[in-house]
Amino acid sequence: MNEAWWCRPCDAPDIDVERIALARQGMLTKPPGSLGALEDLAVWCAARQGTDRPGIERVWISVFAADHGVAAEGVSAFPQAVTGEMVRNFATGGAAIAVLARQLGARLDVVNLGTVNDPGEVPGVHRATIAPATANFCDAAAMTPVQLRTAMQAGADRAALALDHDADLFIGGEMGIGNTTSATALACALLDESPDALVGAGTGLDSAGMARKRDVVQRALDRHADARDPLERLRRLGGFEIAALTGAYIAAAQSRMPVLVDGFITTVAALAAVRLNASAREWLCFAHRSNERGHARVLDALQAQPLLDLRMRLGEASGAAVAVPLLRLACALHREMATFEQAGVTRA
Ligand SMILES: O=C(O)c1ccc[n+]([C@@H]2O[C@H](COP(=O)([O-])O)[C@@H](O)[C@H]2O)c1
Ligand SMILES: Cc1cc2nc[nH]c2cc1C
Repeated sequence: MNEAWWCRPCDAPDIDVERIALARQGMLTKPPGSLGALEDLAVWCAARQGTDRPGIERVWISVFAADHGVAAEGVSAFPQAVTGEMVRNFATGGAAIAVLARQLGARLDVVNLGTVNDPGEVPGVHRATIAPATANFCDAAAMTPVQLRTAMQAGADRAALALDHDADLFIGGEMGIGNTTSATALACALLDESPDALVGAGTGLDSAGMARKRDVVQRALDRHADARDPLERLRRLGGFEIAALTGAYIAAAQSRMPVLVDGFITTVAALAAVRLNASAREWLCFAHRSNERGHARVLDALQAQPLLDLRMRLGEASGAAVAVPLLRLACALHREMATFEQAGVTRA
């Protein structure tokens, strides 16, 4: 399995540029460290872009949509038909991520990997149907080995397209009713955590729904306890969109494209990516801490300090989109602020 494309190591960021960017931060007209996380962000971008004049102009957002067999267990506050309906809403411009992408001047790429309520050919939607939905992982593996590979490759293909468009930043988003159950089960398996610790409300379950969801995740973990490696766990417990994100993150990192990770489901996909290829971690920046209960634990496992906590829990790349202006501002400050010497300001 070691020759699989996703195992190919990613380059390290440029440590010489990182050193130069760090030194520049110390020369700009401000007390050292006073711009806090914005300083780290600028240095992070510089080291990945290989230049001390970093900038995030072209932003690429791929939203991957897919349905989940486990939705049949009654684990979402919303009906499964919403996944396909939202695919259309992404393309026609009414979804939150469509508004945010317009505001940012970002490219929004919508990928339908398989929805039970199939909107068919919709202008602006890339159709990459694998199946109408995954299998219910309480009874079977969510994906066949071929479906898993196809989904990971679909994600990698979108990262390649982003690179072809000279994207400075890759953002992945997801849409899939039931996918917090899938992401939670996968996170429990990868982190050896109990459902009690990670199960959250998703789209807004009440306490009875949460109890049912905990039971579903426990049954899935028991059913797939023999799956030990991350790829097999992703196949058994993941979803088409989660696997696509995993593939997209690794492929973006392999092509030296910085990645901004969104919320709970995308962070679990990032965890799977890092378990498959640890060198991808250096290319991932985490946008926000979602209100979904398990997110903080998964971020901790990745030693990730997210930029924002706005109590968002929407998904569809919205949290990452909201953080883009911070990256842009951090880079502009780094490029354009005067040094003490240039401005004739006395140092400490
Ligand atoms: O990104 C998050 O942190 C997040 C947290 C909770 C829910 N969501 C979104 O809600 C959907 C999944 O919720 P659920 O309850 O159907 O499992 C899916 O379309 C996600 O994009 C997203
Ligand atoms: C309406 C709706 C929009 C979403 N966007 C991402 N997940 C979602 C879930 C629902 C239910």
